[in-house]
Amino acid sequence: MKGIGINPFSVVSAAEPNTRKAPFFPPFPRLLPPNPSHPLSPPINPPRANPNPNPSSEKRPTYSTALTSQAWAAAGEMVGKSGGGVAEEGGAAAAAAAVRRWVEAGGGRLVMDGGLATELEANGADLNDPLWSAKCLLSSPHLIRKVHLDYLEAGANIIITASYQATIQGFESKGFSKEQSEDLLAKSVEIAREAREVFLKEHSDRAMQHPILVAASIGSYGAYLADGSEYSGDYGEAGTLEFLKDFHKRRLEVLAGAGPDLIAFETIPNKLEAQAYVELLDECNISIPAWFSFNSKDGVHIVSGDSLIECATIANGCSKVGAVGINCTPPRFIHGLILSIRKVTDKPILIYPNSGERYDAEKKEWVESTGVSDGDFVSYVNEWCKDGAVLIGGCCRTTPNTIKAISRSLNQRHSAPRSPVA
Ligand code: MET
Ligand SMILES: [Zn+2]
Repeated sequence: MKGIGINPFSVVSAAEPNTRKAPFFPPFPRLLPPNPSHPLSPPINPPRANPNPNPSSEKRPTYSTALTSQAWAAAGEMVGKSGGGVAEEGGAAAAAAAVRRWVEAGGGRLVMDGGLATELEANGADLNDPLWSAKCLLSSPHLIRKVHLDYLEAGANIIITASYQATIQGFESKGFSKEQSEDLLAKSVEIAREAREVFLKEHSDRAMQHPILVAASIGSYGAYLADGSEYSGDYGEAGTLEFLKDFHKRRLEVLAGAGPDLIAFETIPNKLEAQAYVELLDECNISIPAWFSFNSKDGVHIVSGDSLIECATIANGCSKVGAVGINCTPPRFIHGLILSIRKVTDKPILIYPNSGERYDAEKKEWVESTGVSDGDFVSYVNEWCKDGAVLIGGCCRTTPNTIKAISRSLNQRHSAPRSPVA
């Protein structure tokens, strides 16, 4: 649940400098040529953010990089050793094998981050804009970095980029060129990778113990429309497979080329968009594991009314999909939803519910006290683990405190004997 509203909890001006303790933020390369006529345009002329479109040849001296190659090498071996139909089986398991390797390296579970946009708002950002959190790519990248770091400090193994509502079409409608828009997409990944580097420098002890992964967010076409249709899945006449593929294609290519470890297809509201993503992953030859995450309003279907089982089956059929799950859905629905997903896939399951609070679309604000406390949220975690979820975090209106509590709870589970990773 989310909206583009005024956050009653905003206490700090987004323009204020970051006051976080002792972080060193390397100055972010300036990406855009000056466009004084545009109020959001950052200054000056930079080199392109992503000169190397092939992430595998990048030098990324972090543990997660090594693990990325290892995980995919292992997956590749599986494909290479098999032949004929078996090769297809190996291929079908490739991305899931990569995610399992990461999960194993994390001790059997991985902690995901919490809400990014709502936490940016809590840090003073005004996201009342069709770009939502992606507006901060233009106006306050330091806040994005801060929130990524806050989640890493809280124990997250996976941080999700600020590209959920960042699209070439959305930037173009603000007056940016195609190239500038692509740079802004790549910038979302750069910021998350910088945050990871800063974190690993400050916590060299953690670097070799846990994978720290950057997932490039891709929100739905409905999120771009910013008209609530990501919660109805009703795209009217635009709801054709070819239209949706065309809408997402270049965005996917640019984000994948910016060097994330994962592609996060989040808050997928209907079956058609899931199908479009599957076809694009194959046609664009994406070699980075993706996850598919759906949202639900009733604990049975995804928000469009499409069957979760059908949607998870579509995700299961794609070799590039490494994990399947649910996000931005109230915690009380999650148990049943995991059981449905489990019926049709053995891929790792990820869960990052929202706080359960209600969003009042008319007033454009969250209705306080309609959600669960961090403690209540965490009381579900054991159940979700038993149900088979191995990647767990939070979505809108969850905070670094929620993630700290999840991390603590999962670590307690780690110290007790656990059943092997699914
Ligand atoms: N990763 C996105 C965020 O936390 C997901 C939004 S769901 C509407 O901002
Ligand atoms: Zn959300």
